[in-house]
This record gives sequence, C-alpha cells and structure tokens, in this order.
Amino acid sequence: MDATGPSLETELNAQGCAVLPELLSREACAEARKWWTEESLFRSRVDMARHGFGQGEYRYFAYPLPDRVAKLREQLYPSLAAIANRWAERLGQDRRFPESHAAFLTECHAAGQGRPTPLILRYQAGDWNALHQDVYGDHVFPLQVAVLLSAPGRDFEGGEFVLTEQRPRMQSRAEVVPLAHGDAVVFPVRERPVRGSRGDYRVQMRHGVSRVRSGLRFTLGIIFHDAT
Ligand SMILES: O=C(O)CCC(=O)C(=O)O
Ligand SMILES: [Fe+2]
Repeated sequence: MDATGPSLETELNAQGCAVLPELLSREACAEARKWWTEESLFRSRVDMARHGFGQGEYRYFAYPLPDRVAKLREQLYPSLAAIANRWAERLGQDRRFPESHAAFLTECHAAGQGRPTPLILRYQAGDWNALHQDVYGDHVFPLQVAVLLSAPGRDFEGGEFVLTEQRPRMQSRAEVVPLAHGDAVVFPVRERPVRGSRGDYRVQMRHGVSRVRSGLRFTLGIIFHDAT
C-alpha cells in the first residue's frame, strides 16, 4: 500500500492519473474473479448494451462488501482525500473531504446515497465500455480506482483502459493507460484542475475501455461515494 503514500499526488501524470503497480497479487486477483458467480455478493447486475453503456456486464456489490474490497476502499481513501481537498481548493470549491472513508460515507448516507458502488466488470470478446463518468448523486468523491484482475496478452487481447480529457474550447485528448495483471489505475471521476497561465481551470474527464478483441477481462472498480 506504499504507493498510496504522500507521494501519490506527485505521481499523478499529465492526465491526472497514476498506476499503482500490482496492488493485488495474482492470488488475490483469482479470488476476486471467482466472486463473479457468487450471486449473494451483489445487489444488482447491469447489461451494458441494454443501457447504451457499451457491451459487457457489471455487478455492484451489496453491503457488507467482501473484506478485501472494504479494506481497499478504506485504505486507499486517505491519501486520495488529501489530493481531493487540494483539487477542491484550487477549483474554488468549499467542499472538503473528511480524513476517513467512514466519515465520508456517513455524509453520503445522510444525503440519501446509501447503496454501495464498488463493482466487478466482465468483458468478453467484442465487449467494451463507453466513455463515462461514475457520478451517482450530489456527493462525488473526485478520484476512483480500477484494478485489472486479468492478465493482458494471456487472458485477453485489446481492452485498454482509456481516459479522455476535455479542456474548455478544445478538442478532446485521449490517453491509454497500460495496466499489467493486478495493477490499479487512480483517475479523476469527473473533473480536475489544470494549471493555466491565469490560474487553475477545470477539465472534464471521462474513462472507458476499448474493445476486447479476444478472451475475458475482469476489473474491480472502487468508487468512494455511494449511490442514491
Ligand atoms: O474496466 C475498466 O477498466 C473500467 C471500469 C470502470 O469503468 C470503473 O471501474 O469505473
Ligand atoms: Fe467507470
């Protein structure tokens, strides 16, 4: 968990994202992939094509979350909250995020956002994830994490994690984030500050996954705000 220490903010690249190498071991990834078929772990399933979200399926965990997921959410949160608070300050927002994830969840739940958002996504050959933002209510924690549970080149081909950035009055820019088995990507949910000649301005971010050309690709998504 060292990669999430105080240096994380300096590791965010020009697109506001960072890779946490091998956040989960091979064994932990294998265990997480097996969750997919344990129906009692999930509160809902989404057929992405039916909603125009791309093609593939994802499943939101129910509370109580599997221990590993709950711990990841709790342990990743504090260093991300420090970044989130600096971003809010730079964007001139009054919002400040508490130090612990439990305290942030209390705020979400009091505002009617009580449904858990961590999820597992599964992509088969031909599947993809349209560019989107994971916003589920007024309370939005500005950073999220996705862990690649499958091995690129062995379990699947294609299926690259893509981030796009929309600067005011400019065309969108895309970045592909290369991930190895067990790596996690930390990325902005909706917007982030960028330094310009006249101070900070706001850029809109979206993320998605390019078409999986063959095989099977699983990801674990850790979103820190809960849903209405
Ligand atoms: O499958 C991926 O890499 C992206 C998953 C995603 O959209 C998310 O975790 O919010
Ligand atoms: Fe997402």
